Amino acid sequence: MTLISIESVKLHNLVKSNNKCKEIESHCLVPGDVIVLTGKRQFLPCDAILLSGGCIVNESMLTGESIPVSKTPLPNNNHTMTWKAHSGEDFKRHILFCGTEVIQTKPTSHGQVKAVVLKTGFNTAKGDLVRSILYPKPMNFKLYRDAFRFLMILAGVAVIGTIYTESLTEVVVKALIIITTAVPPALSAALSTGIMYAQRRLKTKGIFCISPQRINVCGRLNIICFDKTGTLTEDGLDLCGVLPSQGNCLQKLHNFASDDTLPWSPLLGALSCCHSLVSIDGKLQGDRLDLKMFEGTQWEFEQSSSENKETVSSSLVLKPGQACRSGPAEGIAIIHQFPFSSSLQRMSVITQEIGQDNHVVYMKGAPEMVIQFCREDSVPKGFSSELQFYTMKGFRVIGLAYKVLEEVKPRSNSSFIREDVESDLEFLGLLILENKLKPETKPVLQELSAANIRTAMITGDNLQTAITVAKTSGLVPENSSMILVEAEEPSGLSSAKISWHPVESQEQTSSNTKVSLNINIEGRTILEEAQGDYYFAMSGSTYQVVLQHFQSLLPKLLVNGAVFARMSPGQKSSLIEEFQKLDYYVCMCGDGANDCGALKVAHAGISLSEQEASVASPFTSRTPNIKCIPELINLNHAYPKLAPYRPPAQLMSPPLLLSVVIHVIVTTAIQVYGFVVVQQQTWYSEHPSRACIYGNASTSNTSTFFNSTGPQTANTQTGFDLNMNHESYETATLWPLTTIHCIIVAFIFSKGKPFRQAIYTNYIFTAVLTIQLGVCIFLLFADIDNIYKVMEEFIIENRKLWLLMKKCFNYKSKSQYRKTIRAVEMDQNWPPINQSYRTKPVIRHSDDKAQVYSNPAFESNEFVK
Ligand SMILES: Nc1ncnc2c1ncn2[C@@H]1O[C@H](COP(=O)(O)OP(=O)(O)OP(=O)(O)O)[C@@H](O)[C@H]1O
Repeated sequence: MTLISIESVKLHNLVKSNNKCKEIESHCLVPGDVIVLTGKRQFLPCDAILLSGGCIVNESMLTGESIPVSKTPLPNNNHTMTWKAHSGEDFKRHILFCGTEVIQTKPTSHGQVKAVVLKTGFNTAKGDLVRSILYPKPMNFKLYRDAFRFLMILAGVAVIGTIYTESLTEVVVKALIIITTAVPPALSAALSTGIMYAQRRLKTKGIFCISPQRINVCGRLNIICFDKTGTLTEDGLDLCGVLPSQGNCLQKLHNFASDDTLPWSPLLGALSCCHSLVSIDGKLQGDRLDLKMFEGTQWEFEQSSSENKETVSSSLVLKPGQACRSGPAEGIAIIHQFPFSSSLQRMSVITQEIGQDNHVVYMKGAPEMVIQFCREDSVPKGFSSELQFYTMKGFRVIGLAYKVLEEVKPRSNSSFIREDVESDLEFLGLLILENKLKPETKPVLQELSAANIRTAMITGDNLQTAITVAKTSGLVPENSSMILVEAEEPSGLSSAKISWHPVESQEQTSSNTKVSLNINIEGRTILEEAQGDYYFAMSGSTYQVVLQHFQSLLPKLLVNGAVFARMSPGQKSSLIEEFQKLDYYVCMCGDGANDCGALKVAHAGISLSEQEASVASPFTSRTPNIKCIPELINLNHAYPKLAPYRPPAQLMSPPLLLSVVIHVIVTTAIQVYGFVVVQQQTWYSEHPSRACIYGNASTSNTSTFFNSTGPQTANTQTGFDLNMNHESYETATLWPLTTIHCIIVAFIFSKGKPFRQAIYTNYIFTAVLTIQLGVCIFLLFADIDNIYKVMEEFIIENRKLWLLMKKCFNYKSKSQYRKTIRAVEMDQNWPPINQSYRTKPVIRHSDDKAQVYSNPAFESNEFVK
């Protein structure tokens, strides 16, 4: 069965020759087919590139984020570049992925929403998810490697054991016995059962796992990387206000809550129109930042069907609300979007005032990014200091800009070129949002720190905001010093440069007070390491330069790196890999689409999502905070507190070997003692059968074994016939010793503190072991003649027991013949003696050849030769 056929969705396949639609089954789709997406909600059966119209898609299966995502058509440009190269990092905004749900389509007035099939089956995004479940990435976990080596050693020992055998048959038989004894056959089953139980326990805590082999690694995690927004801080943002830019200066903060509504201006236009919100079932949905920003303006929205041929026919129209002082009465339509992408750190929209011809572009994004697209003269003088002021307080700051598009030639929307549109903008101001810490963040970070587990923040947000959040959350201890690492690409004749600045003195630092070192590409200058408790903070651009030009410094920076800001999704996953190269066991905890790569490459990626499972990460937590992290680390152990060190990851690790060695010494000592002492007994004989008195009691093996274990039984007056195969006092002594020893070992090797609760708290297990020990000792010393007989007949050969149970529980076999027998027994009139029965009269056809033969398996429309 193909993947596609699982989704029994029917789609319209566009027949290119005459532009007519034909309905075909999903599994018939092949790359290159053009499909038409109707307005109904549907799950996509293939990956497809959007050619015309727009789509709103729920991509939570891919990203774990259930925010609707807008998809825009691929621009229809006449150039020779491939579509992927041309769309750059942001190519995904044109792709509709298999398994994601199309919530809404936006046809253009030119025609339907069309997409061309790109990939089908296992090559699609959904196929990728299935493949990652069926064929998970092999985990290079030392435990498995060591376990395999251990089994190989045991097998080697077993093979050596066969040397002592004589005939070929004996070699084969004994080899099998030795191998099955030496190589524990239940080992793999025990490991799988353990993982299964852990997975089930995680599920009860709201953590879902699609990659169970990673569960074992969780106990070893020693660095946890967190995304900031939505993970450490609240998902929802509080709107503080906006700093309008006027006359090349930033004005005082306009507070949405306490001040009047803003008068109509391009700034208000940007706040009300520059977003990717969509109306689903009459409700606005989308990015939380966008929602808060729009709500602050007190504007309203409506879904319109524009007459304008150039616009998407069902675009969002935004109008000033009743509380607003002024604004375009007819409203503004968003006619084109360049949706937000984390790698670009910005988004833009092209709007048109209803009834007017002019088009306006609005842009919003990371302030540092937005000013790169603004005219230099429009960027206010106090920009950097104001930005620093708010980011140092931990606020989330967004830059806004706009321009009026002078000439918009009549052309299709999809042909707006981003580079043309996003240039020479005018800076409008800064939007300030408060992003509070989640209440669970601080205690969990404290718990991790007490357990000596390192933590780091990898965020797409501003560096200064990230540092402030790191300090307030306790990710970086209050009394420690923070060092900002800055690096510059080589330019012209100057080589790449890296410098270190203490963060505290940022505001007052002048260039001569900075602890700055130039390091050339060959890395001749050496970093003077700061002393004491210090942490590094760096931005994505610095990380990139270090990766390319200062590879030798990277490990040193990473071992003390705590804050990584303005990181693109690609840089996030690269950083995780760099940590892994340093032999860290890395956990990544994130919540958004920008964390997907990092979540996948980490040893344990945990996505905070409402979804049960997404392709985004091996673990998904329904609890929307970082409390799931200690639970994941502690999952097998259930000990209330995290231990301050990690359990060994290798079987050959000294602490594990030490306990095995001590165990071997104790076992050897006890067994040697038993072996020697039994030979010194007065009743000892090399051939016990001769030493035993022949009697008239049972001759069972069981009785032989139990009665030959001690002097009292050897001399017993009851006397059992011991002329059997098991005539060895040594075996009879060592066997019960070994049995009792096994039970004790099961108790001792079930390690409790500090990784698990003490084993005695597992009451069922303790009770089972105690009963086993009790039964063993009882059987060893009990001198009850009939017990062995009872054991053999009633327990080992348990037919009588089974019959008794059947009688007690009134169990009746469900076999048909048993049912018939029971029915017959109940039937008083059976057998019907002196009675006779006749069959029903048979209607015979005169011509036997014309008789119709009816085959129930044959359908009349089938052709039979
Ligand atoms: N909807 C949006 N529209 C425009 N710009 C945005 C939007 N959301 C975020 N930004 C800007 O882009 C930057 C990068 O965003 P990104 O989603 O990668 O990371 P983040 O949400 O800031 O942090 P984190 O990685 O911790 O989730 C943000 O810091 C912000 O300045």
